[in-house]
Amino acid sequence: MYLPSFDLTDKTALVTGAGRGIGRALAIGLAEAGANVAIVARTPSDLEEVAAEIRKLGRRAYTVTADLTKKDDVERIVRSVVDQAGSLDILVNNAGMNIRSKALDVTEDEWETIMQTNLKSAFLLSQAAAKEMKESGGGRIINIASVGGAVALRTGVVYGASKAALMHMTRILSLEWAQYGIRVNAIGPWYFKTPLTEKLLNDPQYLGEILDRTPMKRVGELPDLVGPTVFLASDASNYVTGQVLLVDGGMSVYGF
Ligand SMILES: NC(=O)C1=CN([C@@H]2O[C@H](COP(=O)(O)OP(=O)(O)OC[C@H]3O[C@@H](n4cnc5c(N)ncnc54)[C@H](O)[C@@H]3O)[C@@H](O)[C@H]2O)C=CC1
Ligand SMILES: C[C@H](O)[C@@H]1OC(=O)[C@H](O)[C@@H]1O
Repeated sequence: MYLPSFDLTDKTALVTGAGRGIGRALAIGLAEAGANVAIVARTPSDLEEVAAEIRKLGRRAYTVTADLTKKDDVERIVRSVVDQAGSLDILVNNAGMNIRSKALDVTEDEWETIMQTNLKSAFLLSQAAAKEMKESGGGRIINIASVGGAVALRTGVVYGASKAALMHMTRILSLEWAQYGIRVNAIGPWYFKTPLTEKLLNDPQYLGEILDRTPMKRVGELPDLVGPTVFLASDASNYVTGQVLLVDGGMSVYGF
C-alpha cells in the first residue's frame, strides 16, 4: 500500500485568527479531517460560532480569547490548549493583518503592530508549541505567509517583509526541530476573499488587475487552502519540511 493517510482523527490542532476568514475555514477543515481544534481570536462571539461548527462535526473544540499583540496573552495560549486538550499536535499560525501604507508613510507603530502580529507572535507560539511537541514525540507547524513574502506587492512593505521573514523562519525552525519529529512548513496564499481583502476585491478595477496577473484567472476559494493545510498537517507530507507552498493560481510564476 502506497497511499499515506490524510486522516487527522484524534489529533489536536491549534489555529490562530480562527474567528473569521482563512483561519475559520482552516479550523473547520481540520475538524472535517478528524482533528479536535483549539481556536484563538480576540472576539469571544466569533470563537463560539466557529466552535459550534466544529462540534457539529463531532469533534472537540477549545476556545482561547487572546490578542496576539499582547505578550501575556501569547504566553498563555499553548498552556491553555494543552490544559484543555491534553496534547498539541498541529499549530497553524494564521492570524495576520496589514496596514497598507506607502513606504515613505509607514510609522513605527505600524511596523511594530504588523511585525508583532504576523511574525513575533508566530515565533513565540511556535517556540511554546515545539516545547510540548518535543516531549510528545513530534508535531506539525504550518505558517500562513503570503505570496507577498516571495514577490514584491504594492500592498505594503512591512507586510511583505513580515511574510518573507515568516517564510525564512519556517526554514530555520524546520532545520532545528526535525530531530524532534517536528515538521515546519508554510503556505503562501495569493488573494482570497475574506474580511481582510473584501474591500479591495470589491473594486472592479483592482480585481481586474489581480486577475490579469493570475494565470488561473480567479481569486482563491477557501477550500483551495484547506487541502494544502490538511496535507501538511497529515502523514501524507511526512517527508516534507522547511517548504513554502504558494497557493496562488500561478501568480508567482507569471513573468510576462
Ligand atoms: N485573504 C487573503 O487574500 C490573504 C491572506 N493572507 C494571510 O492569511 C491570514 C488570514 O488572513 P484573512 O483570513 O484574510 O484575514 P482576516 O482579517 O479575515 O482574519 C484574520 C484573523 O486574524 C485575527 N487577528 C488579527 N490580529 C490579531 C491579534 N492581534 N490577535 C488575535 N487575532 C488576531 C483576526 O481577528 C481574524 O480572525 C493572514 O495571516 C493573512 O496575512 C495571505 C495572503 C492573502
Ligand atoms: C496577497 C496579500 O497577502 C494580500 O494583499 C493585501 O492587501 C492583503 O493584505 C492580502 O494579505
